[in-house]
Amino acid sequence: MSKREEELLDYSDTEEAAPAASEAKEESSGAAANGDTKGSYVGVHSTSFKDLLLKDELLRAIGDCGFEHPSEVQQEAIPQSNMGVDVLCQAKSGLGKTAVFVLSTLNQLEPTPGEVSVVVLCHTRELAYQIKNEYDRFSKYLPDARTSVFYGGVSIAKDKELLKDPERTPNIVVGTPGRLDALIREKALKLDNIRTFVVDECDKVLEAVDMRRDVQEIFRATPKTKQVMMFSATLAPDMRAICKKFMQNPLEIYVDDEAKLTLHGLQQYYVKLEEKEKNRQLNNLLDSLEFNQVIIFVRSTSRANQLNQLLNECSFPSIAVHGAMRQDERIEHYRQFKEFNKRICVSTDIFGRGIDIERINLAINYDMPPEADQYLHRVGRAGRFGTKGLAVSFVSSEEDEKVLSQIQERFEVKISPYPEEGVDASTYMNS
Ligand SMILES: Nc1ncnc2c1ncn2[C@@H]1O[C@H](COP(=O)(O)OP(=O)(O)OP(=O)(O)O)[C@@H](O)[C@H]1O
Repeated sequence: MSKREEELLDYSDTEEAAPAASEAKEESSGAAANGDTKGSYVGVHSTSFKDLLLKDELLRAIGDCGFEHPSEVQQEAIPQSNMGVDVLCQAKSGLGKTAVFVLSTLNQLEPTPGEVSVVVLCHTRELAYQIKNEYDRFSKYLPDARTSVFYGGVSIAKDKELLKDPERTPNIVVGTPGRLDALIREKALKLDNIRTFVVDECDKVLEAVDMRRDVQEIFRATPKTKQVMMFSATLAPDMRAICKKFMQNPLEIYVDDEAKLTLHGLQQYYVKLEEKEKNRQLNNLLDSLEFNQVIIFVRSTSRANQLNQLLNECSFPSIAVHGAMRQDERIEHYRQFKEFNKRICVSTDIFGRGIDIERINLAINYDMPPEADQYLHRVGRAGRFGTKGLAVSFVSSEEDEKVLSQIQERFEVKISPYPEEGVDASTYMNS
């Protein structure tokens, strides 16, 4: 067994110290090292996608998507990723990390029928589904590049059938770790031709012991020589060290250090209240605020069901998404929300990360999350790609207050009490 493989077996060993943000920046790409980082998309218009040396077919698809300029993380990470090096990348929510790995893997892909060359792992089924759709969008003019998605909660027999059919075998596989590991164990999925191994929301994927174990198993089923890329908006130093155990001399790209991860276009407030006042307060907010789409986070599946029912009874047509629902229903609700057929969604943390719904401009923490990182991801569902948004969090316990102060300290952000006079819609609605 190689040293690298052994290291992956035991995470209780002392983690190597991760570089301080300043050092990491120096190790990073030229733009970052030269201090050319502005910490947001706004104003970074110097480069065009043509400068990123992408295949013509990709440039055409990018044009069809309406992307005019690459964001800062795309400018920094796409050229490096195209060279096949390992990449560990942290950049704010909603600034286009997905396109970094989708474009660079498609750019490097030389599709061989029947061979899987790229595997992408993420933590939720809906995110896997979303990433698969991104591959479809960008590979529109690459007819030989085929992507499939695999996740739990649906028939594994159908997955196996697809993988057996030479006409349908994918070149790119996107999935959640549990299902991919099961397909490998049952010898339905072969990863011996993998050239790039991607983990999106890597801190979340590698945080839970079970999921990390599945990732390790999948990693072991891939060849030793390959490119490894990992992405997240939050990468605490201990997590960086864990991620790096899967990599060789990775290029580390930290577009912003932790203190600057909050989104500039996002206004953030809290309301202190008693638990029993939450429903009335939510009703008032939904009545008084203008919004395109709103996501309301709660802490459990039962609370999601109850609140969803209550909202519908109060003539706020909402949908719920949580882990106790059937998988086909979860995906259907994701689609309804993404396609703007529904404007209000009550969710557990399933939609707390990665999910990209363009028109969400209001995020409400009906239940405060237990950790600062989770807060950052949740509120990042509003104000995507440099747009404006509003986040309101209900604070009803001492625990909630602690989390509120951790968020403010860690991310150097001021979260103010929700103003009595409300918030002027023009300050958070995109024109
Ligand atoms: N260069 C671009 N120009 C315009 N829109 C873009 C560009 N790049 C990405 N987008 C859009 O921005 C949105 C956010 O991108 P994406 O979901 O990749 O963000 P992210 O960095 O992965 O965020 P998170 O950390 O929340 O998962 C998407 O709707 C995407 O289509």
